Amino acid sequence: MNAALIDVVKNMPKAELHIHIEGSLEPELIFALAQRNGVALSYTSIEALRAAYAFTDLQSFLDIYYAGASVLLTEQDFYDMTWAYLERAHADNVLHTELFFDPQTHTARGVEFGVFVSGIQRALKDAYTKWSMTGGLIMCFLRHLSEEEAFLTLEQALPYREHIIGIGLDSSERGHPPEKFVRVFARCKELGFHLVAHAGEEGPPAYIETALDLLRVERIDHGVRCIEDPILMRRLAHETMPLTVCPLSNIKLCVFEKMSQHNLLTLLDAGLVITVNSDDPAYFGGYMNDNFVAIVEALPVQRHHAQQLARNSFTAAFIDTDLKQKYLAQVDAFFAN
Ligand SMILES: Nc1ncnc2[nH]cnc12
Ligand SMILES: [Zn+2]
Repeated sequence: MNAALIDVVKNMPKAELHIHIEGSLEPELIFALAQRNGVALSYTSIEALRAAYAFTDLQSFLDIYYAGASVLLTEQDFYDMTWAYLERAHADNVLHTELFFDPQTHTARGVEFGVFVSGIQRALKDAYTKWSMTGGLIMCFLRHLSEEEAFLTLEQALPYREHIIGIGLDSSERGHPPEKFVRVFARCKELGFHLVAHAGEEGPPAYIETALDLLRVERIDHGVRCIEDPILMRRLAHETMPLTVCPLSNIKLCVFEKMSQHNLLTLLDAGLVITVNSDDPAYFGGYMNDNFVAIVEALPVQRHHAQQLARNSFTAAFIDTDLKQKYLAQVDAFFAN
């Protein structure tokens, strides 16, 4: 075990670009909120809930993840969930974070758009005041629902657009290709949102291509199956298209059998803009630094890889040039010592 490198990856400044805020809901908070709101859960204890986190694929996780989110009802619930994540991120030296949220999971239960945007946004504002941590919100459409429902969600979001930096696409990937959402993504682009999409997590490399060509995304979330298509891999490197990779998630959801088989270092060495992220940390066994420690322990990561991963996280962030330069200088100063 490389103790010195583990210290480096823990302490280096970093950004997180792939975190579903509903996936940061820890079992303890699920139970506390269920009690606060009088919501019935189908698990009798925190331990029983945690024991159910034995996933076989993406769908087996999503079923539990959507059930967990059902305890979120009030603005304060969303604040508490987001604040708990931000405290963990701050402890992991995350200086900037871009949070995914799934509005349809909440509006379908009668929770109003303003309730969750306000709770999440208030926590981000407090993190900025307290630690100068910067952040933004990326609204995801659920791809197992229709494009018409995505359009409706976009309409509901427009009064809050100053709080939303980008649009994403998540949920069940197989059978729901990017082409299902071409029109709504085109509209989001016209409206000036940044665009990202989950692709090539469980779905084939062709979904990565259509996310690029038809949705015109600026980052690919996951994207690890690009390795099956060498031409696509070269394209991603050539276009400096960031991939927000989530190592612990990929193991928990059986994308790779074990961490020593993960391809992120191969992709990084091939020149792709790889970043490391936690995805749904409460469900997958760890936050940012847990992900970095896991890859250092299982893969031949070297110090220059760590620096590249830290730099990539800021290069790929949706922030203005001055802030980007400031953060990149902090990374380089950290590695100069
Ligand atoms: N890893 C993941 N893939 C797709 N949709 C998600 N929603 C939350 N986590 C997800
Ligand atoms: Zn994700």
